[in-house]
Amino acid sequence: MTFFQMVASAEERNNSHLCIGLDPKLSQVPQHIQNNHNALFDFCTAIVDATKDLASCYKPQIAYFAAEDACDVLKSLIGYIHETTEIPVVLDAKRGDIDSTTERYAAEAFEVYKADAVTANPYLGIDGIAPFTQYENKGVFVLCKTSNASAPQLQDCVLQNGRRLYEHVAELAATEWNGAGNVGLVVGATMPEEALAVREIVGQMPLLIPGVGAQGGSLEQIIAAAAGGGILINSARAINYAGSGEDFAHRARSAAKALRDDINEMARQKNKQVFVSYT
Ligand SMILES: O=C(O)c1cc(=O)[nH]c(=O)n1[C@@H]1O[C@H](COP(=O)(O)O)[C@@H](O)[C@H]1O
Repeated sequence: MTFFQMVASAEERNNSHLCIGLDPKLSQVPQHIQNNHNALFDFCTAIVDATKDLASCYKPQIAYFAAEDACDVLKSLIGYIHETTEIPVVLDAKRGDIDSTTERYAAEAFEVYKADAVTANPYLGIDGIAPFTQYENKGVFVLCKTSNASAPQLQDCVLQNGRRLYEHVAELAATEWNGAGNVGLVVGATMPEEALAVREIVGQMPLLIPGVGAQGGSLEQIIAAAAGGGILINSARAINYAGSGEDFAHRARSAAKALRDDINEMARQKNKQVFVSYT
């Protein structure tokens, strides 16, 4: 099964376009598990156990594990998700380099961590993308219009062809870079106008959309803009830290369920395609 087939099947099974971010910070996990031998693993797997009927994918961000010297935990966590669910894992690593080094990054993501998809940085051009897309069953989400306040500094620059840089990235990702049909784009929920522009360029291509919840992006606005093709709405902190007591996993579940249901209700109102399609 390809990554996008796995997502489509999880979307259908769980009636969900929700991507649950797993961004654990030891100092923020509930007190009662902070001293556990494997606290980050226990925290993340409890959230996975509590939400596996609600998610269409999980997205651990590698920095949260690397910063705690816990890359082995990330590897075990991805293994656990594969063993206990049929939900695909997007490794948020935002890698990209010259081709020979990107080839190593691709091996890291897909062979060491065994992720089903990655996020990738387009700044180096196709050399930073092709080593990922060559794994045809894996997915590659190319950063296009990010959710952060300073995103326009580079991404809105107007090019000689009259397009903004992020529009040019969208165009390349939908054409030259997508020979295997395994590319999607990252578009921030805080950027609905730009999401609309991207959707017009890329047709039904899947969009990974972080920025609701802790970053305050409007769910209604981003769904209005991004519907018309696959959408995977990501939330991490608002789900991970919905509770801080013994019932944290139950609270995470409630937050995930509320967001999943809101996404579905807003998508229903827009009456446009929101499922990830695949060839
Ligand atoms: O590639 C990403 O996932 C990403 C792109 C982007 O534009 N903005 C963004 O917030 N992210 C990631 O999405 C997650 C958002 O987390 P919360 O703001 O806690 O929901 C973090 O792991 C970010 O690193």
